[in-house]
Amino acid sequence: MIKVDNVTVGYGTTAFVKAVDRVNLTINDNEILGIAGESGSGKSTLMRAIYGDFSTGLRIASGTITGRFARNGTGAVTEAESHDFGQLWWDQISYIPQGSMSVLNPLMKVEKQVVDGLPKRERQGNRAELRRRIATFLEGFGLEESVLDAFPHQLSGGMRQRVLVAIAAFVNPRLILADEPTTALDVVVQKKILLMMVEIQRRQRNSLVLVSHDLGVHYQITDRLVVMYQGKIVEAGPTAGIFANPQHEYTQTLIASLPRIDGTRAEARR
Ligand SMILES: Nc1ncnc2c1ncn2[C@@H]1O[C@H](COP(=O)(O)OP(=O)(O)OP(=O)(O)O)[C@@H](O)[C@H]1O
Repeated sequence: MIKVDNVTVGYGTTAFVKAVDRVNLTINDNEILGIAGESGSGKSTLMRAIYGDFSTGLRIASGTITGRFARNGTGAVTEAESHDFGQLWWDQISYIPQGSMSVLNPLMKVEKQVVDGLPKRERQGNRAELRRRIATFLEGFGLEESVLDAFPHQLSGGMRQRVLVAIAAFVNPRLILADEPTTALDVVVQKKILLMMVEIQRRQRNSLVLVSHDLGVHYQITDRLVVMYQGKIVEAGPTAGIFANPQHEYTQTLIASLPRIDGTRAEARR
């Protein structure tokens, strides 16, 4: 559904700094795709390019990113190129950025932030009914309705992150991009968030792309994995296959450096 075709991405116009180098990638419908790699390898840049967010000075120097989004149940299909993806944000494509505290407005209650982020058609109806629907959705993931009345600082980091995940999924987008959604959270909270994302993906049968430098996270929930190194994809394939038999030296080092592989993959994944 998303095709990244020989794409080079970087920053700046006069002095172009290359961050992603001739990458080819397909994101299939109904899968969890992981993007791994060390800091600075280009993971976030690739995600922003796929999201179509050019606000940071990001520029696609060559290649194309195209998407085909089929709305569940209706049969409606939207085809677009990444420069036009902005029109599809929240509706078809949603993005969970790094750092929940910096994303949520500290001066605004959660409910208003959720509502403001929704597509216009969702905001047009009865407000109380919309709140009820949002509350029901949150409750489906163990979050109480009262979080809607809280300011972000009144929630724990894990709660805020779960709220962000729920907001991203509320309108049933076809593609959810999550950039380091569990970094800086303890392992128990991390696990809850990963399970929540798997649950959402199972229910909505959409595509989830998860960026993490933590291979343990990929092992637990991704179907397929790409490993980036210095702006290039150096390894790609089914996650279980890569862990069983990593081909690239960098991937071998990463896997060997894991303290131990958490044995919860089967439980977390289908
Ligand atoms: N807004 C920006 N302007 C200029 N250069 C940038 C910008 N954002 C990232 N870069 C550069 O692009 C390269 C790739 O960075 P990117 O953030 O995509 O890597 P990453 O793998 O996501 O790293 P991390 O895990 O640390 O977020 C780095 O050399 C970085 O310095």
